Amino acid sequence: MQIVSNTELPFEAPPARVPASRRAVEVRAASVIYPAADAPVRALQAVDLDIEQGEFISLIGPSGCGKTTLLRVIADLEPISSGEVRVNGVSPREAREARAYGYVFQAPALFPWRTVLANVMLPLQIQGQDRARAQAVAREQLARVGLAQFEGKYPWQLSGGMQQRVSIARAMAFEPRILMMDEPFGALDEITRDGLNEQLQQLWCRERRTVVFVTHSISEAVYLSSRIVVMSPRPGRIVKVIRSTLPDERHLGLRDTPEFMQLAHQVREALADGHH
Ligand SMILES: Nc1ncnc2c1ncn2[C@@H]1O[C@H](COP(=O)(O)OP(=O)(O)OP(=O)(O)O)[C@@H](O)[C@H]1O
Repeated sequence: MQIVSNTELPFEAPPARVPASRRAVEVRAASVIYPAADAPVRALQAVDLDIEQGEFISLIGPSGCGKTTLLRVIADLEPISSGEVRVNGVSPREAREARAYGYVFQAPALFPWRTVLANVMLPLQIQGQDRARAQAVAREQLARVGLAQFEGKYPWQLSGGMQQRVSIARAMAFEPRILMMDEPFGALDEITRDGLNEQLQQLWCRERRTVVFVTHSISEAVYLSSRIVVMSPRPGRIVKVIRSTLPDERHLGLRDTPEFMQLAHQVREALADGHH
């Protein structure tokens, strides 16, 4: 993602203290039990989590611990079995209907028969925006992820990293205050992933949207996050929340600093504790 400055977007630092109702996300004693033919699967157990506006939160934990489930619960893609979830002070459904968030899936999930531009336009058109307006917004979003030159291409003509940037542009089309990302760079090679991490970090720094990001990578979590939420193996519980001590503006070289390594060590220890 080449970062293009956008003067129309106000640079909003998160307020020091946000009233409870203005929290981006509030999760209270949330449990999710999936029905299954043999024994029900308890995916989340009594999870409590508050996310303030403008935070970058990573959810990290072993495979199957419920990271995706927690993200889906916040996004109204999965019902909770018990507990309560609020997004921007309203129910997840109301937040979804108000287009409060954009969602980026593990795989880009683009329509192969639509051009890049038409893929980004689609949710806007479904919402009823007229073609010219949808096209203008889609073009702007593509420019922000550095893909202005590729709007006429089809997804299969792009690399995996470029396809994921199209997905990010599509998720941003409604200018959501919250961006939810489910391991968006997990399938990419390390160099591409580093580049996208750096650009996502810059995007967050510039626009201060709230981001909830699922990852398996300790280094990715530490590099990107303002807080790292470490989860235990199933049933998913929160083992520890680690607040970053790194500056908001980060470059990849930070990963070689003692401060970064110390944070990575804390995350690794918390993951290990979760197994006990
Ligand atoms: N629809 C479903 N029905 C039954 N079980 C499910 C369903 N979706 C998820 N699960 C189970 O719930 C648990 C949590 O799954 P989830 O996908 O949230 O974990 P995760 O931490 O995101 O895993 P990964 O890191 O491998 O993507 C897993 O054991 C999974 O098999």
